[in-house]
Amino acid sequence: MSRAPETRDRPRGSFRPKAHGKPVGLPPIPGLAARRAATDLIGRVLDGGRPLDLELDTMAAQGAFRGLEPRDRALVRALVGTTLRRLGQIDHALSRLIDKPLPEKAARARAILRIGAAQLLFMDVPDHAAVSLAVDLAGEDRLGRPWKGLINGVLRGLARRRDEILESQDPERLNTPDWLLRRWIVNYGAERAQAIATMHAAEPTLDLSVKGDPAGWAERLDGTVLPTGTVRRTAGGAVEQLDGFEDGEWWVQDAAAALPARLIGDVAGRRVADLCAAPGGKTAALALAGAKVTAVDISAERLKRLDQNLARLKLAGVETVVADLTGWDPAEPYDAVLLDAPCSATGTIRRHPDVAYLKDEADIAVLAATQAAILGRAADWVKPGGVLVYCTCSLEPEEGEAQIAAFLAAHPEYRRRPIEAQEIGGLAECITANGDMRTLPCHLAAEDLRLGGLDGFFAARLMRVA
Ligand SMILES: C[S@@+](CC[C@H](N)C(=O)[O-])C[C@H]1O[C@@H](n2cnc3c(N)ncnc32)[C@H](O)[C@@H]1O
Repeated sequence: MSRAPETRDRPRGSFRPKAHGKPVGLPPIPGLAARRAATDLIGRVLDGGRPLDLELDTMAAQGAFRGLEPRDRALVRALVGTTLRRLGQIDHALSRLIDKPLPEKAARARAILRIGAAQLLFMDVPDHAAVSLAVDLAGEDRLGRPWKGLINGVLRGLARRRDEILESQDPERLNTPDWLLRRWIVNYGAERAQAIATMHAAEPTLDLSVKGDPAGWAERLDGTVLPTGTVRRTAGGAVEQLDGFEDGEWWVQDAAAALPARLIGDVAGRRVADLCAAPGGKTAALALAGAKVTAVDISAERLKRLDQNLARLKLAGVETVVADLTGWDPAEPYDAVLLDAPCSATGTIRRHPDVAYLKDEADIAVLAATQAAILGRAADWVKPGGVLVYCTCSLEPEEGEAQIAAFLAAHPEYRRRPIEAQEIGGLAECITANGDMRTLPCHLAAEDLRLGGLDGFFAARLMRVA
């Protein structure tokens, strides 16, 4: 079992005297603040049902990370990421050591146990540090204090029985909610479903769309150039500190997410509507290729991020519109429309492991209805002879293949223009029999798990013929 790197350890035998669970007049315990932040985040995501990215932004805005060194912030992300990626295994392991399920009121203790178990099972943290930091954390407040003894006993037991427990586990099955695994088996077969789940356990790569000179940037950033032109590095370090970030030479975008915008073809000087545009990964590609882009999104906040991203990239010629696309209409039709519709995002679980726990099967029908509504309206916004590209970062056919089948049946003025493998870096395995693009997290496999894979995306290219 591979163990991800971790940063710091706690000096032995220090900081005992406490009043009301808090150290008195002593320096903070190294590593404790990172565990506290990670435990807070896990509680907010898994008990509060809040998206991790949103909570990270909120906590940063509230100053929760103030005083944390960059490497401790990276540790927070690693703790939370590992806990979410391996949640099924962690909960299974904990259940082997706890006689009966913890009550509702033990939510804080459960979060502490999960963060502690992630370190013991999957991270390169000395056992004694993982256990004592968890116990210290529990002692900090009235919610955790009653469970200190249990946390200590359970985590010590886990450290002792780690190998036996890990050997008994089926990671792919445990770490994938049943409804998702069942769907992927139906839609992609058991072997592929297993391969998708395997990819979800690995830390995702850092993928960059570069403005130019991919080989040069790959060399400067110690990465590799994928067949699609994306520069890929194994994650690590703060993105803002990497060469070229401040100068706006590249933006972060998964290799699969970089593909739909290019399916429109030559956009130089053409009017293109980028629908559901924020935070602007695809807008940037269109603007870079010389399009006159109208970027529409329902979220003013996210469009602000799009503006900031474009400013950093020094890309101009983009008009932004805050609007709900189920009610908006443009003044005149466009040469091309790209619709990156809101979806379940089950194709991005590798990057956003919280998605597996925040979404459920009922969401898919609701989202599919919104996608159909926006796609149906967008049909009128393309000039005859123009192109409409529809995409989602979902693995669920209701949000991809089935949308296009229904759309083409209802819109005789459109025809599919099949996508060719050479348009997407020669990835023939990602072209469906109908000529759509279907990427899976297990595609683009590399010997080193940490360098392979890409987000699950669906894209179809339609031509307005009348
Ligand atoms: C998948 S994200 C878009 C990512 C973006 N295209 C990119 O490449 O960076 C989906 C976006 O749809 C927006 N959205 C959701 N419902 C919408 C609606 N009814 N009208 C307009 N935008 C909507 C969300 O605010 C979100 O920014």
